[in-house]
Amino acid sequence: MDGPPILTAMQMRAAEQAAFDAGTDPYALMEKAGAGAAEIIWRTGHRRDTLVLCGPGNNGGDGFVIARLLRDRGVTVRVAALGESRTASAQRARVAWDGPVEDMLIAAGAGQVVDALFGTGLTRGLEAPVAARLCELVEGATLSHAVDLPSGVGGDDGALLSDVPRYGICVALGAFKPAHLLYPAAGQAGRLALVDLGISLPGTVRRLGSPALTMPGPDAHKYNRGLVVVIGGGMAGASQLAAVAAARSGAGAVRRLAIGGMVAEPHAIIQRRAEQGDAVARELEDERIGAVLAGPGLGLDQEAGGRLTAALGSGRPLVLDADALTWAAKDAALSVPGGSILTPHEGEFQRLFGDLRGSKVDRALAAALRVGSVVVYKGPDTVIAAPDGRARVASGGSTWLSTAGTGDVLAGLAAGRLAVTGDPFRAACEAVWLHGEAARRSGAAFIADDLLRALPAAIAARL
Ligand SMILES: NC(=O)C1=CN([C@@H]2O[C@H](COP(=O)(O)OP(=O)(O)OC[C@H]3O[C@@H](n4cnc5c(N)ncnc54)[C@H](OP(=O)(O)O)[C@@H]3O)[C@@H](O)[C@H]2O)[C@@H](O)CC1
Ligand SMILES: [K+]
Repeated sequence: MDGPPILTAMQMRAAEQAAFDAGTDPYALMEKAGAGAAEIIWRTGHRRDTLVLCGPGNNGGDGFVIARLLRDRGVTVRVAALGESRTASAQRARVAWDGPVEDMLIAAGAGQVVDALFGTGLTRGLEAPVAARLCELVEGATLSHAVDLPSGVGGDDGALLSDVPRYGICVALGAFKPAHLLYPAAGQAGRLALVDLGISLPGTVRRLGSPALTMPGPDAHKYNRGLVVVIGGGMAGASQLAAVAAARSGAGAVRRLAIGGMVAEPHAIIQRRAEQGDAVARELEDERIGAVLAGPGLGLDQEAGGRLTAALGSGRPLVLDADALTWAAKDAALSVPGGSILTPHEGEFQRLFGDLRGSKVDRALAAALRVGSVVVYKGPDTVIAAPDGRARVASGGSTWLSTAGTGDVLAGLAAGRLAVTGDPFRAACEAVWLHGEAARRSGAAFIADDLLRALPAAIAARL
C-alpha cells in the first residue's frame, strides 16, 4: 500500500537541507542526481545523438552532469542553455562540462532530447518563445526525457503553466512530486522513473502501492470474514454491482436491501425487501455487520432519504457513494458520521466541499479533515485521504474505467474491504488498488460486470 513518498517543492527543499545540515555535500547530491538520471537515459536511449537543455538553476546543473556522463559513455552530446547558471552547484557542473554550450532558442534538434530547464524551482510559466522552442525540440525527437519535471508544469499541483510537450519518460529526482501523478501534468509523460538520492523523506503522502492481502484463517466463517449490507433503491443494477463487488472483495457475506423485484444472480447475495427507513433500521440492528454501503442506485426520492437516514443513524461503519453524497450535499440535516468512507467523483466533491484551495491532494486532505472520514476523491488521479493527514495517490490506470457502473464496483469493494479489515483508510486503499488491477486485467472496452469477474485473480495476485 505504501508506494514511494510524494513531496511538494518546499518539502523537497527541507529534506535536502536536512541532508546538507547532516553533512551531505550539495554538489555531491547534484552529481548523484545527474548520475541516476544519466543511467536511466543511457538504458533507454543508448548511443542516440543527444541534446541536453539546461536552465539557470539546479535543474540545469543536473543537465550539465547528465551531458558529461553520457558523453563519457561515448554518446554524441550537445548542450544548449537558457542563460547563465545562477547557483553554485549549477556553475560547478557547467565548468565540469568542457564542451560548447549553444543557445537553447536557436539550437538544432537531435534524436534524443533531455529537458533540464526547470524543476521544482519553476515559479511561473515559460516565456512563449521558450515554451514554443521546447515543444518543437521535444516533439521533433524520437526519445525525450524530462528531468525531475516537465518544464512548465506546476510541480505542487500538476497545472500546466505554459505549453508543455509530451515526453517519453519523466525521471523524478529524490521523490515524486504531486505533478508526476496529478493531471493534467501527469499526462505529459509516457512513463515515470525515480532516482533514489538516499535522503530521508517524510512519508505521509505517497503513491498507492500494491496491498498485502491475507487468506481467511482456519477459524474463518461467513460472519467473522465480514458481513456487508448494501442499501438498494430504484436502480437495482447499481446496488447489485456493488453487492457482488463486496462479495468478491473477500467479505464473508453480503446482504442487499431491495425495494422492488429481486435480481436473479448470483445466488450468494442475500436479498431482502426494505423500502422504508424503519425497515432498513431494523436490518441494520445486526451487530455482526462490518460495513454498510449506501449510494449506488439509492435514489433521490423521500423514501430513499429515509433509507439513508437509517444508515447514517445505524452506528455501523459506513461507505457513502453516489446518491448518498448528493443527499449529504443538499440536506444539511444529514450529517456524515466520522470514521466513514466517502467516494466522490469531481462533481460530487464540488457539491459536498465547494471550492477548496490547493492541489487535488490538498483538497482531499482538507475534505477528509472536515468530515473526519476517509475521502476517496476519484478520477484518473484518485486521491485517498485520511483525517490524520495520510494520503495515497493512484494515477495512470486504465482509462477504460470511465464507463457506467465502475463507481458502484469501487464502492462495493470499499465496503467489502472495510468489513474485512475494520480500517477505513486501509480498506479504501485496498479497494482502489483492486479496482485498478481488475481494470488492467480486463483489457480494453470492458464493462463494469467484467471487473467483477477479474477480482478473484486480482486478489490472488496479492496473497
Ligand atoms: N536542491 C538540491 O540540492 C538539489 C536539487 N536538484 C535539482 O534542482 C532542482 C531545483 O533547482 P532550483 O531550486 O535551483 O530550481 P530550478 O527548477 O532549476 O529553476 C529555478 C531557476 O529558474 C528561474 N525561473 C523559475 N521559473 C522561471 C521561468 N518561468 N522562466 C525563467 N526562469 C524561471 C528561477 O529564477 P527566478 O524565479 O528567481 O527568476 C531560478 O533561477 C530540482 O528540480 C532538481 O532538478 C537535484 O540536483 C538534487 C539536488
Ligand atoms: K525539467
